Amino acid sequence: MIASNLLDVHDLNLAFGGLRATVDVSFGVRRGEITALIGPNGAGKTTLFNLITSLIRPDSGRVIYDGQRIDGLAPVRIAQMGLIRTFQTARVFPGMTVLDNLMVGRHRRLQQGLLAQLAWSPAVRAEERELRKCATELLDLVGLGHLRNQEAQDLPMGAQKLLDVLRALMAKPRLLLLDEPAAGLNDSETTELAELLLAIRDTGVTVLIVEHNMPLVMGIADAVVALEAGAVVACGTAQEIQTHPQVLRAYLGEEVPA
Ligand SMILES: Nc1ncnc2c1ncn2[C@@H]1O[C@H](COP(=O)(O)OP(=O)(O)OP(=O)(O)O)[C@@H](O)[C@H]1O
Repeated sequence: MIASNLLDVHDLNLAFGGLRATVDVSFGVRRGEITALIGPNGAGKTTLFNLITSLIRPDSGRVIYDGQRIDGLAPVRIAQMGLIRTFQTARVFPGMTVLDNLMVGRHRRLQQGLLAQLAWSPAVRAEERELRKCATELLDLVGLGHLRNQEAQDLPMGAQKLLDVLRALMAKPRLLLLDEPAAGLNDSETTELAELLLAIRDTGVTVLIVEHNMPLVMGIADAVVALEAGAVVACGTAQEIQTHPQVLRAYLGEEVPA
C-alpha cells in the first residue's frame, strides 16, 4: 500500500548555539495536496525547508520522503528524487532571457547522457525542443509568454517570482517546496499565483508552501501547519487553523480570552 503522506518529518531538532530553531517538529504532507507552513517571523519555517532539503543537518530527528529516509543525503540527490524548492528571494539568471531562465531548470529532466549532449545528437535536439515547448506553455499559462525573449532581470519583481516557481516546475517535481512565493507580489499577481498553485496541485504535484499571505494560504491550502518559536502549535484544515486559539495568539497577536 502506498502511504498517503509523501513527506513525513519526525521529531526534528536543530539549535543554532543556544537558540532552538526547530523543536521536536513532526508533521506530514499528504500526497496531491497543498500544505502550508505558517508562523511569525523567526518561527523556523525556512530552517525547516533547509532541513528537509538537507542544506543543513538536524541535531536529531528524521525526514522521510516517499518512504525513504533522506536526512543526510546530498541536496542534489534529493532534488533528483523530485523534491524541488524555491528560495525566499527570487533568483533569476542575469544576462539570460526569460525562456532561457526556465530552460536552466530542466537539468533533472534530461534523459540523454553527457556524450550525446556534447555531440548535440538528434535525440538531444528533440529533447531540447520538447523542453522549450513546455517552457513556452508554462509562460503562456501565467501570461508571461509575450516576454519570453526579454532579459529576465528586467522583469518586475512579481514576474520574477512567478518565473522562479515555473523554473522549479521545469524540474518535474513530485514535491514542490515554495518559500514565500507571494512576497512582493501585488494583488493581481497573487491571484495568478494562487491559480498557478491550484493548477500545479491538480496535475498531481504535492506542494509545501511557506507563506505569510493569509488570504492566499486560506484560499488554496488543503492543510496548514502552524509554527511558533520552532515548534508546531497546530495542524489542521485552513478553517480549523484560522480559529485555533494558539494560532490567533502566536500568529495574529490576538489575546485569547481565558
Ligand atoms: N544560520 C543561522 N544561524 C543562527 N541563527 C539562525 C540561522 N538561521 C536561522 N537562525 C535563527 O533561527 C530562527 C528561525 O529562523 P527562520 O529563518 O527559520 O525563521 P522563519 O520562520 O523562516 O522566519 P521569516 O518568516 O522571517 O523568514 C530565527 O531566530 C533565526 O534568527
